[in-house]
Amino acid sequence: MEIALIAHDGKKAEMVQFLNEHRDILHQKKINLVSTGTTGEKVKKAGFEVHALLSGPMGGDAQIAARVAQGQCDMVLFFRDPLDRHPHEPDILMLMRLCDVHNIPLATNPATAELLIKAV
Ligand SMILES: O=C(CO)COP(=O)(O)O
Repeated sequence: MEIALIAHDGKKAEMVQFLNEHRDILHQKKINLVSTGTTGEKVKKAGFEVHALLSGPMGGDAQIAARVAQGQCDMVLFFRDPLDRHPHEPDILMLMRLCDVHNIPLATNPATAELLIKAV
């Protein structure tokens, strides 16, 4: 199973905390992690194996959207920062749209991610 991880800058610490709290599930269920670039760097530093793609504003969200469209990605954990502006907003909307098109579970905050990860 592949889970995509994306966190805006103001939410990266929460992403690392979330992963640390669910390290056992991720390990036991043999989950493959992919991420956008900078999120991936933080996740790697926390000791997780992750396939980091491009940074979000450089096309990372679009790469994850493509994985969703191609059936490679089974779940998206996208900790968005609703209080910040993002130059690549069209890519963000595309990713969320494609999750809905392909019926892929998408969590946009830690509380929802908690519910999803417990269902894995
Ligand atoms: O911008 C992002 C999501 O829209 C996240 O990208 P980074 O992980 O490269 O910061």
